[in-house]
Amino acid sequence: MNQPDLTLESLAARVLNLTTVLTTALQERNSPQPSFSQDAPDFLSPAPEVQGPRLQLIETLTKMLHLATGPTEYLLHQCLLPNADGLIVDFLNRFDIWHLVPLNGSASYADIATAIQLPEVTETPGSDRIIHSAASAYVARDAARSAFIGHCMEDVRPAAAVGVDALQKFYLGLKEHSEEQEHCPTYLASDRGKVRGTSYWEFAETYEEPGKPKGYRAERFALAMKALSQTQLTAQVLDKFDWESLGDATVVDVGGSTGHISLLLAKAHPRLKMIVQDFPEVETSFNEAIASSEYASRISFHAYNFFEPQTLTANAYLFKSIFHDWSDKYVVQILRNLLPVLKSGVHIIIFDNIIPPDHDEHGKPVVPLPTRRLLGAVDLQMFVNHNSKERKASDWTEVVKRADSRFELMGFYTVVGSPMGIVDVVFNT
Ligand SMILES: C[S@@+](CC[C@H](N)C(=O)[O-])C[C@H]1O[C@@H](n2cnc3c(N)ncnc32)[C@H](O)[C@@H]1O
Repeated sequence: MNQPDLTLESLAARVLNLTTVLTTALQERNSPQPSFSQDAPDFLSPAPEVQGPRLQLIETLTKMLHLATGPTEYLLHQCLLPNADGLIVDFLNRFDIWHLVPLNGSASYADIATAIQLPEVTETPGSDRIIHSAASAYVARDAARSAFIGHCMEDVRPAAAVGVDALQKFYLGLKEHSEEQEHCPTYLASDRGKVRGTSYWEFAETYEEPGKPKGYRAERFALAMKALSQTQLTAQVLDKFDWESLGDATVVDVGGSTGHISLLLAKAHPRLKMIVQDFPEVETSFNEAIASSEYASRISFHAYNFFEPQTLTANAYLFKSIFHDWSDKYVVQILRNLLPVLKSGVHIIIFDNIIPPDHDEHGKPVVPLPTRRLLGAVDLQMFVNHNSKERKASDWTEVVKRADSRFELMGFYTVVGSPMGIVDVVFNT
């Protein structure tokens, strides 16, 4: 589509304007301005007055970069840079370079080469000493962030590399999208020369490698989920549901991993009792994360496979980032497994990505480009790992109703700056 208003000059003017709006909004909240220094804020304020212009600024800068790059170089960059970027991030993370450079200090290339037992690269650009930037210091400060990188680089990247192979092998000639889990690229991916041939969950639990404990990938994944929930305005989205309206209530956090979402809820709502359900293997990590917390008496663990009928009665069942891992036919099974314990009025709270409509009725984009790109990437990651997808509001309605007509959709709640939202469903007999 020809867009004559998108010139370098008009975009630059918009960048200037948005920068002023953003920095003023931060000043008004006494929030620090973003910087490259290692003590820069990890996140900017969640206020919509900050997040709105921030996302528009990223969108405008992306378009400017695109224009300045030009079509020939753009395609060249698209082919070369993602491979190089992935390789570099994987290297930094696997060799834990984050901790070989001291915070508030520096390290030489020679120091690092000695520590990781690799030959030193002789041609180093600029200074031979390395210091942390805001981004690397952010990883060095919290193991969960490095776990998220490890999951993306070591679990997902080998599968993404055979994504088109999976399309050719499993999809050629099909008229409709397959709902089968075993048609995802993960089944074709290889690690250390061995083809996985199994679901992501089984692979993560059973994968073995010299020098690493069995199941380390599953433990790392749980930690990665914690890192993810530190972004995406998780607490703000969680707040969109009126938890106090449940009164003295029991909430089952189905597939709740090590309990980090239950912890947030227990902290914010003293009348809630949380029960985290997940695979039995997760219990040890759950205990490590929750047992020493002052809220431990209100958060317990219950080993449960959500492909079996639910046995716990509760006032609400929370599914946080569960259903986007499963295609519709499995979501229907998981929801139907609640039926034996559901009474009228019980809430099923789905906390997941909600893909917004791309355009309004006038064809104007309604969602900032960075959010659309992120959702597109997560959607592809779900295909790669599980042959599942991210869902629009209409997809959520369809799959919930397909499970049982007594499930009533009460509302969709989102916040500016997060791709996630809450789908509130009530069981009505
Ligand atoms: C994407 S993670 C989400 C974890 C957590 N709710 C969060 O938002 O951080 C999916 C979780 O579902 C769990 N899970 C996968 N299959 C399961 C099953 N059949 N029964 C119970 N839990 C399962 C995994 O162990 C994992 O903790």
